[in-house]
Amino acid sequence: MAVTALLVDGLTVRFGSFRAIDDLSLAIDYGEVRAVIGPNGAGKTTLLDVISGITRPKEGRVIFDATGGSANVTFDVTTRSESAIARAGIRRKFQKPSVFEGLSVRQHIAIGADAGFRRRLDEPALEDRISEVMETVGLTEHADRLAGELGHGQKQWLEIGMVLASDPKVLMLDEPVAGLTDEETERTAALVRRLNRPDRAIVVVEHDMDFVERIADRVTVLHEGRTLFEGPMDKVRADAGVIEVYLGR
Ligand SMILES: Nc1ncnc2c1ncn2[C@@H]1O[C@H](COP(=O)(O)OP(=O)(O)OP(=O)(O)O)[C@@H](O)[C@H]1O
Repeated sequence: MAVTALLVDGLTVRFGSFRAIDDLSLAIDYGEVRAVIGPNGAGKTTLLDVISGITRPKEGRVIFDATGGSANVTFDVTTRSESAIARAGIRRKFQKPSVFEGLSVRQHIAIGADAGFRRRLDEPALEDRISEVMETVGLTEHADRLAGELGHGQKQWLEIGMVLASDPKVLMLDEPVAGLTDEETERTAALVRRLNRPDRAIVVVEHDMDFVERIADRVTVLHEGRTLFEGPMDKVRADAGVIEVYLGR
């Protein structure tokens, strides 16, 4: 049986009288890559903002199983601070790359590892961790280059590496292939699949449907703050409602 990592339960977020999220419920399991798609303004980023503690809902809960399924310890992230949520292992890569231009690739990954771990790693373990992450995101040969010299795709992978260095249980990626070339998009898809593990849930917000098809085990289609459809990508593509509000446009 799949273990639920995040249980979104009756969530409503209001901005004034407008409901950006409207009584939304969904469950994301450990071991899956879940894509969240939908038209502009559907509430995708707002959902990630609630899960990361940036936005407080008007109603509802987001229950996080912090143990990766190994024991039954849960809490409601909507009652915790942004930093407590991050420390518990829910991590996010924001849409816009925001690297430190004057620091090297290795220094970035070290910051991610240092900021991430609940217990500090000793020096050899930290070095191993940094090397492993650079290898995973394909930046080993650029270890000593400054981030400011990297291409757009490499900056995206560097940021994914920073998040990965903290060994997240829930990894959220907001539009990871926006502005990337086809080849970079292809590499990012392979990377996301490599990051998938039984004790990790990956949540990706993205508009590139071919990319979504390559990475997602399941897709949640949001529309006006509610779930319009949920299922594998071939079913999403064939759904008349989804075609009408999103894919057909
Ligand atoms: N801080 C805010 N104040 C007022 N309205 C907001 C705020 N944040 C988001 N909204 C509104 O809530 C709705 C949902 O926005 P959200 O950014 O979650 O959509 P999205 O699905 O991520 O869209 P996109 O694909 O364009 O990124 C939009 O209509 C947006 O204008």
